[in-house]
Amino acid sequence: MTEERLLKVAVPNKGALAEAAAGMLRAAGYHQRTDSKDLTLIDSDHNVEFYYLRPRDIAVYVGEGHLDLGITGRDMLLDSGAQATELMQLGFGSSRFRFAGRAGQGWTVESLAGKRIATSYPGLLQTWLDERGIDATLTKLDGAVESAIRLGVADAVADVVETGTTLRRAGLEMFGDVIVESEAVLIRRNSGAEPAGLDALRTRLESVLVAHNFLMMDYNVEAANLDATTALASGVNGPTVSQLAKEGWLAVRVLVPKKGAHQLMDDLFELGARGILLTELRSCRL
Ligand SMILES: Nc1ncnc2c1ncn2[C@@H]1O[C@H](COP(=O)(O)OP(=O)(O)OP(=O)(O)O)[C@@H](O)[C@H]1O
Ligand SMILES: O=P(O)(O)OC[C@H]1O[C@H](OP(=O)(O)OP(=O)(O)O)[C@H](O)[C@@H]1O
Ligand SMILES: [Mg+2]
Repeated sequence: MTEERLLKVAVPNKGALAEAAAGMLRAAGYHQRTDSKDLTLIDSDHNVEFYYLRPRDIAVYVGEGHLDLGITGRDMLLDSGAQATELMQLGFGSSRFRFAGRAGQGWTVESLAGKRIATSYPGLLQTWLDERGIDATLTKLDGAVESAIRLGVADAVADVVETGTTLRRAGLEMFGDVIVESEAVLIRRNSGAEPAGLDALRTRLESVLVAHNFLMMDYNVEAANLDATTALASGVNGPTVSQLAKEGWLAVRVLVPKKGAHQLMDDLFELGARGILLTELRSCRL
């Protein structure tokens, strides 16, 4: 019997993406490490080997073909210049890569010409500046970039912003358009055959996203009001409608988007629906 090849998948080992990435894989039914010092884990039930690596390095391993797939941030993929491409957005780790300078100084992108910009993403930033013909000096820092201006090594910074708290605490304000809208993405190498097992993994991850974004809704309604209520929410393949013991009443089950679900409950109640219940989904295949 020939041994089946393992699909090699890189997962962030620490930082902003690590917990959510492992959580998503777990929710998709894959085994994940339980000890944060483990560097790899073989899920023999699914023929997948997970490698726990720095998110910044993941695009490099995947781009060079040493690993089949990886989870990293779009900003890190772009910064690496690796020969890797996005397969799907994973719905977590969203951030914006932006310029910031001392508050109240009226910074503009044009005024960056001839200035020093500190960043942990020099590859991404240099490409962006080159495309716009802006000549600035980049200072590469590993992290805590927001301190670079106060400490005198830069005039402006380009860094990851989520809530903006870190920037504000450093007395900085954002300027210019968003350089990159980032989030966690699944990546593979640009060239070469599609790795065996990719489709199964992608389907499972998509199922986790659907389960996260939808809710199961149940309610009871008089038969006369059924068309009006199901016109508001008709589910994926049409509503499941069954008879209630109470004469003239029906039970309805539909999948509904999480967003707007409470407004929908109010609207259905107005139309005569009663006993409206929302239930979380654990997983699904649509
Ligand atoms: N506060 C945050 N909120 C959301 N996403 C973030 C945040 N900080 C970083 N990210 C995103 O997570 C990804 C990995 O960044 P992370 O900060 O984990 O790596 P790092 O800066 O190399 O490591 P560390 O900060 O642990 O030294 C990037 O895509 C980045 O945009
Ligand atoms: O807008 P906020 O919600 O404040 O989040 C943004 C901060 O989070 C990240 O820092 P991290 O903890 O990864 O440290 P680092 O700068 O050393 O990478 C990022 O580099 C920003 O500094
Ligand atoms: Mg960081």
